[in-house]
Amino acid sequence: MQNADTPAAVATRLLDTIDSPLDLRRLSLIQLMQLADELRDTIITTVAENGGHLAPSLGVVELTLALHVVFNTPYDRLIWDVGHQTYAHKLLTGRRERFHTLRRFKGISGFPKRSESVYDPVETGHSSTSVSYGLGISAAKNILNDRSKVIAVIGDGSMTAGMAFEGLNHAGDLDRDLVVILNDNEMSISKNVGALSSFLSRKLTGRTIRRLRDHIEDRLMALSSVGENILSVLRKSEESIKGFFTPGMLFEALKFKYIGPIPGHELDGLIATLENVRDHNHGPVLVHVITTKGKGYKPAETHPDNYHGIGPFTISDGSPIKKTGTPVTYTKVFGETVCRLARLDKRLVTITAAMPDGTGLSPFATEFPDRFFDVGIAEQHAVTFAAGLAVEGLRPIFAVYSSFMQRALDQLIHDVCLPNLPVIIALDRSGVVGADGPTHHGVFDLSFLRFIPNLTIMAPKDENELQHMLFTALNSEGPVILRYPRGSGEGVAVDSSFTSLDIGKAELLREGDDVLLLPVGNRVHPALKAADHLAAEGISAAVINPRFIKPLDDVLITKWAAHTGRVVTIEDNIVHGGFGSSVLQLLHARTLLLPTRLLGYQDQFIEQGSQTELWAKAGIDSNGIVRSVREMLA
Ligand SMILES: Cc1ncc(C[n+]2csc(CCOP(=O)(O)OP(=O)(O)O)c2C)c(N)n1
Ligand SMILES: CC(=O)[C@@H](O)[C@H](O)COP(=O)(O)O
Ligand SMILES: [Mg+2]
Repeated sequence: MQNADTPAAVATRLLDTIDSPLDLRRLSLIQLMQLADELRDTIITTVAENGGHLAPSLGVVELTLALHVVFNTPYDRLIWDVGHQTYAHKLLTGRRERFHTLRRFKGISGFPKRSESVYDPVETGHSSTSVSYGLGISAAKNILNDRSKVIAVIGDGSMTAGMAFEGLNHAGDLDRDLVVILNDNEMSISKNVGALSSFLSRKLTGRTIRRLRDHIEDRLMALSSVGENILSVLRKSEESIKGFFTPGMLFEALKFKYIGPIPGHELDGLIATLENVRDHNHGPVLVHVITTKGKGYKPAETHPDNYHGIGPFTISDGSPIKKTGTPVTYTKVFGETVCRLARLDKRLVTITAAMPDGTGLSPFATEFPDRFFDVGIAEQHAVTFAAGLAVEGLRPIFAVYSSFMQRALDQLIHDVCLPNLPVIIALDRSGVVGADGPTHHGVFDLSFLRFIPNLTIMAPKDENELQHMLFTALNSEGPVILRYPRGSGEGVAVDSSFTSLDIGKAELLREGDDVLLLPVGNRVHPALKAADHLAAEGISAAVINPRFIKPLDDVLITKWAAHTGRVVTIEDNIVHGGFGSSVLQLLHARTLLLPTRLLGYQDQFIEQGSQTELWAKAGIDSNGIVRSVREMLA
């Protein structure tokens, strides 16, 4: 006889009967509501174990169900902006059984992935691409005479990026069928910022309203009695002016039909609205859906910012399960250092592109609100905005993840480096980042930055060197990149006073005769450990911390390369065009044609997994370095 608690009895979940969205389309409203609860339970349980983007995914459970019920996915193309809110989508599209492997090494991705499912037509991770992707797909369908639909779901945070507006602007012009769902929860990772955000929520400030009123009054005065009648209503209060403006006006000006705002957690209303859009719409339409980030899990609803992306946690109270004894992160040391430096130097100002917490700038924002700028998800604008600040003599620091900086390469080249402006880019999350995977690994920056004239590139070996580098950067006259990794530092003491480093001067950490190890940034400590192992085997390795990837210390490096006769470079970056390439160029220029190994990532996108797993796989941890040296000497 079956005990009520056995797995077989528990397996009566509706979710376990859903193999594809086809199964959803035969369920009743009550069953869909039950399914919404089961999806939430599964998402919470899995993220509590593996970590992940909890609040964004909880916020779109009903929307996900409604979209798959109404639209004929995968033929109708469903595109999720950023893709960090796709856990319910994954559970409903054939990935339920592997869902427990979410974000793990060799497991399913935390973002949409074409190789995982036909229900993921595109790959995302970086924001604000959905409208352009969707419009391209729609234009292709038009050419191919394919009448199926295209739906792009974009959050209010992602809507702050220029790229989203480039897509909307083009969509209004092309006039192809495209459904854009604006998932508005008034949150980016932190509270959403910017004029658009206040417009959407109609929280217009008194000043904006007064300006609008003056403008409208001028126009209406030009009309006769009709204008006067409208004017008398508008003059009554600011509230009536607010009522006069709807978020729809903005999108209608871009030639979208606007529908909404509609409640995003009421399945029947969502389904009815989407059916209407599906059956009666032609051309671009924007459906404005209001959702609650973190919906259905109290701690996440109360603090959606803390539960946007979270590590493992205890479900009962939402408290994070922290590893004890881990050293302070590079990010935290950066955040503390900018505050210390800002107290000494009034020119210092900081910028984030919607990531004040992730980049460690929140304490700065609290202490120096007038010297802090959150520009929204607008990395390109952030760089040129920083250039403008520098033109007037300020010292801007733009703190940004390496992978998101990819967006702003031209702005860096053209607006900062060409005029040689003293802008500092604090490049956090350089190297592999772990579970977020290929969309977020910062493994290209050395290669896409190294060639830019006027640019100084530094990488600290530990958190103490990070603060000295930031101090050095602040006092330098040109643009500087300061590159550091995600996660814990080395656990070294952080000096109480700052030291200025000599630009372009490396640090000899260990003398040796058989091989020169040249590790960059976070690879220095593994290289030192490798040198210890090698010494025990009778192999003598010299270790130089280059400190500067650009300019390179050619004197120290060529001296020890010539002395040892063999060189191994190690970087948490792709080897193509990276630090190792610059060393090869240097050795070649000095006609030092020595056996040289470049350790780093090969010419492919790097999978997800813990940093430790990925460093080991690429052979850039201490064991890998030892192996390479042994092979060289064999
Ligand atoms: C180009 C880029 N910059 C920054 C980020 C980091 N990021 C991920 S989600 C997010 C906020 C997105 O807000 P929204 O679109 O409103 O989605 P929500 O999380 O509120 O559902 C940010 C800033 C990113 N993914 N891509
Ligand atoms: C989806 C996204 O881009 C961010 O939420 C990112 O996952 C944050 O990563 P960190 O955990 O490294 O801050
Ligand atoms: Mg949002």
